[in-house]
Order: sequence, then C-alpha cells, then structure tokens
Amino acid sequence: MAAGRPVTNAIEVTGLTKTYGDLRAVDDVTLAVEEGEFVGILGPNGAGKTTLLEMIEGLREPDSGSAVVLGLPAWPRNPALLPRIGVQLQASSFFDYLTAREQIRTFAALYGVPAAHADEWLERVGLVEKAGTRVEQLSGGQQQRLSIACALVHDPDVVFLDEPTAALDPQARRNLWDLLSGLNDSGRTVVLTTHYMDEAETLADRVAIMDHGRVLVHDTPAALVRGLDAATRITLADGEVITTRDPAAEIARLADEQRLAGVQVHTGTLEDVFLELTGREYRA
Ligand SMILES: Nc1ncnc2c1ncn2[C@@H]1O[C@H](COP(=O)(O)OP(=O)(O)OP(=O)(O)O)[C@@H](O)[C@H]1O
Repeated sequence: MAAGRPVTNAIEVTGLTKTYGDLRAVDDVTLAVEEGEFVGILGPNGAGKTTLLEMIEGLREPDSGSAVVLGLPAWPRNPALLPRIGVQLQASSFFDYLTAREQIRTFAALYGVPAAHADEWLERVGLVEKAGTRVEQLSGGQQQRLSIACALVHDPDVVFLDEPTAALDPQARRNLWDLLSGLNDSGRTVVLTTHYMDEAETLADRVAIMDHGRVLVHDTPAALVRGLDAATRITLADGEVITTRDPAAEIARLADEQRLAGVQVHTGTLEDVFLELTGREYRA
C-alpha cells in the first residue's frame, strides 16, 4: 500500500460459513485483506483453505456470511467482478491439445486482451522457448507458471493462487517465488494458499493460519513469531543445546568462555507458531 493513502480493504469476509453434512468446512470466518496486500493462507490438508477461497472468488455459495471483493458482493457470482479478479486454475483445467501460447492467448481473448500482451506474459514467466509445446508436455513447474500467467493476463486487481508451488522440487519452487514476490508491487492484491511455512514467511505481508475451518490467527509473520514468546535454542559446536529466554546473556557468557565458534542460534519460526496453535506437526 502506498504511504499516506487511507487503507482500503480489497476483500472483506464476514462470518463466512460452509458446511457439508456435519462437517463445518469453513466455520464463521471473518477476515479483511487490504488493497495491495499479499496474504498467505496456511493450513493442513482439509483445513478449509480452498473452500474459503472459492467462496471469496464467487465460485461457491456460502451457507451464511458474506464475502465482499473490491466493494462488490462475491455471491451471487458478479459479472462486474470477473475482469477484475484472476483465479489460478489447476493445470488439469487447461484446454486439451493447445500449445502454451494458444492456451494463454485463449484466456486473453476471453477478456478482450490482445495476443501480443499474452505473449509478453509468456516471456515474463520464462516460457518463450516452450510457447509451441502442448500443455500436457510441459513439466509440472512450467505448467504452474503457465497457469499463473493465465490468471494474470488480463491484469486483475485481485489474484487468487491456490497452492501455486505444490508438487514442485525446491529449486522450481524458489524460481517461482521470484515471480510471485513482485506480483503486488504495483498495488495488486494477492491471496495465496500454501502448505509451505517458508513460502508464507517469505512472500506474505500477513499470514492467516487455518485449522478445522477456522482462522486461528491473522498477522504478519514477525508478529506471530513474537507473540509466541518462544525460547531461543543455542546449539554449541560440541552438540550441547542451551534453551534460554535471555539469549543475549547466554551469548555473552559463551563469548567470555571463548565457546562462541560454531554456535547456531534458533529462534521461533512460523512452524513453531503453527505447532503451538494446532498441536499438530506440519507436513508440507
Ligand atoms: N464438495 C464437497 N463435498 C463434501 N465435502 C467437501 C467438499 N469440498 C470440500 N469438502 C471437505 O471440506 C473440508 C475442507 O476442504 P478444503 O478443500 O477446503 O480444504 P483445504 O484446506 O483446501 O485442503 P487441502 O490443503 O488438502 O487442499 C475437507 O474435510 C473436505 O473433505
């Protein structure tokens, strides 16, 4: 968000609830996302992330509550919103038999965007050399990059990415982070779901942690870690581990004793916050 401008919410979710039989997939969620903000929604399998996203996107009808996007109700599906939001589709939703270039040009045409602009997006996601390759012959990472480009080709104000780096190797994941990290530079709002703590910590201004359909916390990664008040672990070169709430004093003592070489200091992480809140080990 530009300094000095009043804060405007791009997304306002109030009391949003969706049940399937006895299961409350999304349970009374209230959440606001500021214009230009990059928000990460973290949670284990089945936490309700996709269901929440689909209701905000206007793809799924809530049982109760409301989602307002760019000042307009998301449900019933609002045609005025469609050109202003971008939804990353899974690669399995690609049109069959098309090349990467044909795929993104088709998306562009749906929004009245010139083909040349679609080609620019292929370049931005590093797929120029694969432009003539059929989508089913692209690697997982190339397919993910193409689906992100298709979601952005009409330059939407708000973009939703559902696990954009799922099933990628660590290198491909980090390459995609470079692309994703600049997405909100020009004031675009980004909402991304992920299983990866480090991804949320690196990319998101604020992170919402979900479990059992509820948003447990929603804050900056730094504030979440601070709120944890976790002890610091100091691992010495000989393997001894010191757990302390006064790391400065411990490190000064180790320096006095000339035992500082090879020391590793571990403070709280988002993963510790997650464990504290959900009591479950996080399996990325
Ligand atoms: N159409 C549906 N009918 C019945 N149950 C559903 C339906 N869609 C989702 N669910 C259930 O709702 C819960 C939330 O699912 P959702 O896909 O929103 O979770 P998620 O956090 O996105 O999970 P994942 O990380 O595995 O994608 C799950 O228990 C799921 O089985």
